[in-house]
Amino acid sequence: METTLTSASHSLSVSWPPSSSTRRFASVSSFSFVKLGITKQSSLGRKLISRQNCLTKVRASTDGAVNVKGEQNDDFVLEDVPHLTNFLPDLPSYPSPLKKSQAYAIVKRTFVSPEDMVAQKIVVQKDSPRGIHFRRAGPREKVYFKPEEVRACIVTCGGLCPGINTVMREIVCGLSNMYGVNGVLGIQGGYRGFYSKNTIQLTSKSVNDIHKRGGTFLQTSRGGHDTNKIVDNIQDRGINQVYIIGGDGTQKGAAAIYKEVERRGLKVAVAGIPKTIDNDIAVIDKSFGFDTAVEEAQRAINAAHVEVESVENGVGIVKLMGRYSGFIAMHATLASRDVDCCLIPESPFYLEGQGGLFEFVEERLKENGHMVIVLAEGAGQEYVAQSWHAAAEKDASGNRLLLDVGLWLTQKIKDHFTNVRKMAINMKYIDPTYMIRAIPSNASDNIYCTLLAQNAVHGAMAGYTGFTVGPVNSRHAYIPINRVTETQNTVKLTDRMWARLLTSTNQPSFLSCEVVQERVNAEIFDEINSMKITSI
Ligand SMILES: Nc1ncnc2c1ncn2[C@@H]1O[C@H](COP(=O)(O)OP(=O)(O)OP(=O)(O)O)[C@@H](O)[C@H]1O
Ligand SMILES: O=P(O)(O)OC[C@H]1O[C@](O)(CO)[C@@H](O)[C@@H]1O
Ligand SMILES: [Mg+2]
Repeated sequence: METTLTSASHSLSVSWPPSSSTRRFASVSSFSFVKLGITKQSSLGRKLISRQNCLTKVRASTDGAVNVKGEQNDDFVLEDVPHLTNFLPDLPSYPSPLKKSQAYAIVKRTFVSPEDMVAQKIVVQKDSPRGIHFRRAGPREKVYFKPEEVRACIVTCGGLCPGINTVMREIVCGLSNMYGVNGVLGIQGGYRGFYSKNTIQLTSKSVNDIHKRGGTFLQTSRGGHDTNKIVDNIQDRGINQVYIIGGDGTQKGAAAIYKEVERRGLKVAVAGIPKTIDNDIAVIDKSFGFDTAVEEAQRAINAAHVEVESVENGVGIVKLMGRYSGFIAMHATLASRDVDCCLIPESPFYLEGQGGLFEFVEERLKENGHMVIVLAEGAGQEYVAQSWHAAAEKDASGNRLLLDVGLWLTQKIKDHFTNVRKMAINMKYIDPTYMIRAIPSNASDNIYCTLLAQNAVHGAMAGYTGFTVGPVNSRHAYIPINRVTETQNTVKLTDRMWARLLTSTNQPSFLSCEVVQERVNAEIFDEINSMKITSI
């Protein structure tokens, strides 16, 4: 029987019942959906849904120890993470040391039930499908590592973000305090550090204070991911738990490491902890350090506001980080109330003519005598490239290098008012880009980092691998790494948040009817696509 395998990014045909190669596909692809025309249930957690012509999920992995018990609803989809026993079926397990933990002695349920799942969609209608679920993060009754056997390492890659050191500290302390694992290896300077640098020993004592510092205690880098060299090194050093802190690029690297580890049949758990100041990692609610960055951005916005309200026709421009997504700019604007206009990569804008930025600036100057613009660094890149005839350049990881849209806009506004409108303006340009990410994390981010780190440790100890940990609708979950790298999180103009910002600043939307229609159509298309996956 011919069926269609569908995922968000690809679709291919397979036959049913699955040949051994189809089964293999199901076990390596951690988020595949299969359209089934028959009823089928196999052993040990590899459950297929029993409904005619339904789209549902082939469970990517058995979890080795636990099985999702009971009948699943027809429209219940679990996107499970791999487990070491998928490719090492004879791996022994041990009772979790947490059973004897004083800290957990009074906890009603120390261990997360194997049946606990976290729903990706929590706003549902009465008859709508239940959609995609992820395995709930947290301690498990059985672990697959003896404490004395664990040889863990931590690596940090990509750009900085407040809280990296807190995550690092809590992995080291969590392994020690919860599981009795002493000493973790620190890989210095990002992925390339695996094969080009010596490791350092991280102990609860040596990392005790590092959460008070910005940056990364281990240093970081872009580029230099060589999967084979990295896994050779993991093997040579006898490392069996790898904690990888980084953004979307880093998580892609982590997925490659996990696949190679599986191919070689190594008992190595690979755990990703998502990190990015841009908040552009898919699936999770928010990335750590984001709130700290938004808070710090307030200082720059305040400074711009103070400056421009103290002069005549003051125009302040504040450039904030956000390569492809405008979350920092959007949230900093919404938080501030001193911002008159926010420009982000997701929302096209134009300068001249009716409804354009120049017209709006003039209006605000006439009304208030001053105005503040917050600009995400990735906004308007195409205009800058055109104006400056700049060639597209990339960093060592292959990310587009941005042109300074802040400088460009400053110049454009100055030129317009001086030469066209013959109006004197007072321009103040503030560029705090690196300042907002080079600081230590605030109190709430510190707590968030602790949860991420402890849950990563619980997951690895329980034998899960190839996962990213993070909150989905406020509950921490283990998410297949590929799921967080297949798309990037961006500000959706079609969601209500951007509309909230527009109504708060009362700025023009700059959107023509055609663009609005195009975005709405794209959104409907995406929704239909996601329904194909989640609905039965
Ligand atoms: N597709 C990929 N496969 C394997 N490794 C990758 C891939 N993309 C990026 N990497 C590696 O991941 C590391 C970090 O990537 P990158 O510089 O893009 O930062 P990031 O993790 O996305 O973080 P951020 O965007 O927050 O700065 C680099 O060492 C890079 O070589
Ligand atoms: O640290 P670098 O290489 O200058 O990169 C800066 C980029 O990193 C980020 O902070 C995270 O990707 C972006 O916001 C910014 O464009
Ligand atoms: Mg990135």
